[in-house]
Amino acid sequence: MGSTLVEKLWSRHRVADLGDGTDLLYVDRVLLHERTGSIALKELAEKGRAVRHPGRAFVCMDHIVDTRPGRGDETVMPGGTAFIRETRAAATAAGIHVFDIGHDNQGIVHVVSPEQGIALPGLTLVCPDSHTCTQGGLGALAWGIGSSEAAHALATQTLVVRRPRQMRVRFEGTPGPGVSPKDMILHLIATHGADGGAGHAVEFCGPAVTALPVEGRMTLCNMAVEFAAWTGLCAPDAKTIAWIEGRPHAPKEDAWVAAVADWADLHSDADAVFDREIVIDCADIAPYVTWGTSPQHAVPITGQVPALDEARDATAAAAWQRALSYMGLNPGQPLAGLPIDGAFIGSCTNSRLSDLRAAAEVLRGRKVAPGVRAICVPGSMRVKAAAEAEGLHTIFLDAGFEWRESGCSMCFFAGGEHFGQSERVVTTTNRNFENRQGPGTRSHLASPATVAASAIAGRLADARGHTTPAPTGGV
Ligand SMILES: CC(C)[C@H](C(=O)O)[C@@H](O)C(=O)O
Ligand code: SF4
Repeated sequence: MGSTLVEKLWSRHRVADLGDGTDLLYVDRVLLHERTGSIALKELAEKGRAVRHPGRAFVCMDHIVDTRPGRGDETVMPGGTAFIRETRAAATAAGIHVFDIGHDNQGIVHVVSPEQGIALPGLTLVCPDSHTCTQGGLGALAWGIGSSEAAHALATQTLVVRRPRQMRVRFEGTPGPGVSPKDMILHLIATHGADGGAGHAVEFCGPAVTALPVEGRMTLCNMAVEFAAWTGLCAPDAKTIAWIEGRPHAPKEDAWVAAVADWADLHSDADAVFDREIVIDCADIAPYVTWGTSPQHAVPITGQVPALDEARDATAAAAWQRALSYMGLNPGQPLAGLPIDGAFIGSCTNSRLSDLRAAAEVLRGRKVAPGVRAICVPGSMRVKAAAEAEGLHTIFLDAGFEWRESGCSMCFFAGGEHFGQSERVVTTTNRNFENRQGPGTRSHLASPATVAASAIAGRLADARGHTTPAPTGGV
């Protein structure tokens, strides 16, 4: 019997079978950020333990940092500066590299690690952050952990991990025009539930995944955790290799040749056995937008808020009711045409160069509707510089977008930056939970193109150019 990709990566890293369904795995890279990494570093210091391999750990300043131009260590979040300074001091003392504020390479950890060549096919990577799975898009086994586990990984370069079940999600066919990786993953979560991947490592595959650019695969994998999966990943291929070659931390010369030869085995064997398989026909996928407070509350942009009697049971109906009252919506209401107050392009889901290009294509020569606050936060300072080198910033600025420095920003109100009470925001982020982007803020998740088209229309809009119906009012 053949092996799945996850089984191959697992057996390459297994140090010991602990006999209770868990294994001790070797951890190749430990990534940290100032929000939770600070806690891990503090825990380590309190226990008097050293970082075993400082060269295999990396810190990114992203969650709390200010993203306004001209920023320093000051933060919108009260007390945030202390997180930044303590993390910097502890990391520097331990000899860990910091992608710091003011540096060309600063940015969101899940964007910076791949673009620096820190995440590579076949490696195990951990970070005290749930969206570490993003990096599975390169064929790495990358998963989110807690701060105490991060302290353990820093001290020992190993972790105890429960063996996940194996799932394959196969995207067949070709997505229609205007259907992006974000729409593919929202479709999966909407149709199979936000708990659909629980307990599983999910391999995304099939012709539509093979056809995706590497950055799009990262968008798919980013939201594996919103599907409750332990992680997500895609087998590396020639596109992955081309994308990685020459990046600062990627292997060089002979080591590069050896690495590429090694990566050739990083795919599921034809006779590999999965515990579960989901097959999706891409012809069924439209541009998606969420109407509620879970990523599974998603429908095509041409659709309506569902009727409560469409919920699978009374508990789900009650959750829908609560979500609708938070969102200020009614069952049956069309999504397209809903007036918006804000538009946000950013986050580890959709802030790479390809995402900014997709948005800019829609924005070129057009203006954000009056009254809409539109913000673009590139995923890293390198993404920002690359976008500026091709003039994308001019398109965003001319349209009326704010063009900011990199960080998590308004993906995550707990970092300080936020939208206003009851404001309706269309956003490329991955979580539409209550208060996620600000107190009472109503978040609609969508692709970069949908966010751009909506910013221009001043209401949720189909980027494919459908006419948007007049608004029908809210609760
Ligand atoms: C702060 C951090 C622990 C958190 C996460 O784990 O995902 C954040 O990045 C988020 O997206 O909610
Ligand atoms: S961009 Fe958002 S989802 Fe990603 S790591 Fe930062 S806070 Fe979490």
